[in-house]
Amino acid sequence: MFEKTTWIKLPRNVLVGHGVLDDLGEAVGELYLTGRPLIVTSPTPNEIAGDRVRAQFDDPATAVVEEASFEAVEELTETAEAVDPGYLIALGGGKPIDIAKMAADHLGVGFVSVPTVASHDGIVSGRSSIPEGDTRHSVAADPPLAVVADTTLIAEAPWRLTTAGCADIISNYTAVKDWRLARRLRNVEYSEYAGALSEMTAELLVENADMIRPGLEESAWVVVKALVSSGVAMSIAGSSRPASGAEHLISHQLDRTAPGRALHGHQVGVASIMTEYLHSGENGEWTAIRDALAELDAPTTAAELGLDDAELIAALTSAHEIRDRYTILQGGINEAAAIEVATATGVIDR
Ligand SMILES: NC(=O)C1=CN([C@@H]2O[C@H](COP(=O)(O)OP(=O)(O)OC[C@H]3O[C@@H](n4cnc5c(N)ncnc54)[C@H](OP(=O)(O)O)[C@@H]3O)[C@@H](O)[C@H]2O)C=CC1
Ligand SMILES: O=C(CO)COP(=O)(O)O
Ligand SMILES: [Zn+2]
Repeated sequence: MFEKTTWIKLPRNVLVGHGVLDDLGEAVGELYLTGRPLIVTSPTPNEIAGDRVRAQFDDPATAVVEEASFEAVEELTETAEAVDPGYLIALGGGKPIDIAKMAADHLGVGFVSVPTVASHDGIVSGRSSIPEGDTRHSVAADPPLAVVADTTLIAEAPWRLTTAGCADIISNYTAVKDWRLARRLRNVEYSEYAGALSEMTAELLVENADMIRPGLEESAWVVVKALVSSGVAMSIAGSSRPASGAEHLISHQLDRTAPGRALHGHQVGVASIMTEYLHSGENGEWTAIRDALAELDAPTTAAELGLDDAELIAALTSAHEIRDRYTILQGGINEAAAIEVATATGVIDR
C-alpha cells in the first residue's frame, strides 16, 4: 500500500528587485494578515531601512536584536507577548531573520522576510540555525509567508556578505553529493526534485561567477534569486539536506572551535573544495569550485578564513561528531588524511 505523504511549505509572495522595499506594505497586504506588525531587526538594517518599513504600516512595533541565540528567541517571544502582534517582519541579515523565524513559530503567527544582505540561504528558508553550547541546532520552522528583497539595498551592503551568500550556494554542489551518498548507503529519504534544483542552482552560480561584481545591482539579483531557489529546494525536501552536507558540518565545527573568524558562507565554501576532493579525488570538480570562489573574491584557503593549519585540521577530523547526518565524513577522517586533502587542494600550504 502506498502511504507516502509530503507537505511542502513555500512563501506565497516573493518580490525581488529594484526599490521593492517600498512595495513591502502592498506585498504584506496581499497576505490578508490582521493586527499590527512587530518588526524584528538588528542595529544596522534598522538604521538603514527601519523607517522606510515602519512608514508603510499602521502602529508598527520594533524589536532590535543583537545576537542569535535561544535566549534571544525567548526574549523576543516575551516582547511579542506584550506587543501582541498579528505577524512579524524580519528586517536584516541571518541574525534577525533566524530569530524572528523561530519566535513566529513559538507565537503561532506568520513572518515576512526582508533581507538586507544576501549572506546565506537561511534568509529565505524554513530553517533556523542556532548555536548552543557544543553544538548547533538546525531547527525546522515555517518558511516566510513572503520574501521582499530589495536589490538596490542589497547591492550596497558589504561585498564580503554577498560573496558569502554565493559560496553558501556553491556548497550545495557537495551537499547534494553527500545526500545521494546517504541515500545509497543508508537509505536516507532523497528528493530528486530538491536535489536537482539545488545542484542546478549551484552550477548556474559557478557558470556566472565572472558576472558577479561588487556594487552591481544585477549581481545582487542573481545571488538573491539563487538563495530563493536554494530555500525552495530545502522546503521541497523538508530538510536542509539539499544545501547542507559535510562542508556545513566542518563550518559548524569551526563556529564552535574558532568562533567569529569567518562568515558561514566563506567557511562552507572552503570546506566544499575539500569535501569535493574527498568525493571525487584529484580529477574531480574541486578545482572548478575553488576557481569560482576565487573569481568571486571568496576565500579558498584556511589563512584567508583567519585560521591556522592546526585549527582547520582539527575541525576536519572532528566535524562528523557535530551532528547525526551521514556524509562523506561518516566515521571521521584521521589527521594524516585531513592533512593530505587540505594540502592537495591548496587549502593549507605545507
Ligand atoms: N537559517 C540558516 O539556514 C542559517 C542561519 N545562519 C545564521 O545567520 C547568522 C549569520 O548571518 P548574517 O547575515 O551574516 O548575520 P547578521 O544578521 O549578523 O548580518 C551580518 C552583518 O551585516 C550587517 N548588516 C545587515 N544588513 C546590512 C546592510 N544592508 N548594510 C550593511 N550592513 C548590514 C549586520 O549589522 P548589525 O549586526 O549591526 O545589525 C551584521 O553586522 C548567524 O546567526 C547564523 O547562525 C547561518 C547560516 C544558515
Ligand atoms: O546553512 C544552511 C544551508 O545553507 C543550513 O544548514 P544546517 O541545517 O546545517 O544549519
Ligand atoms: Zn549554509
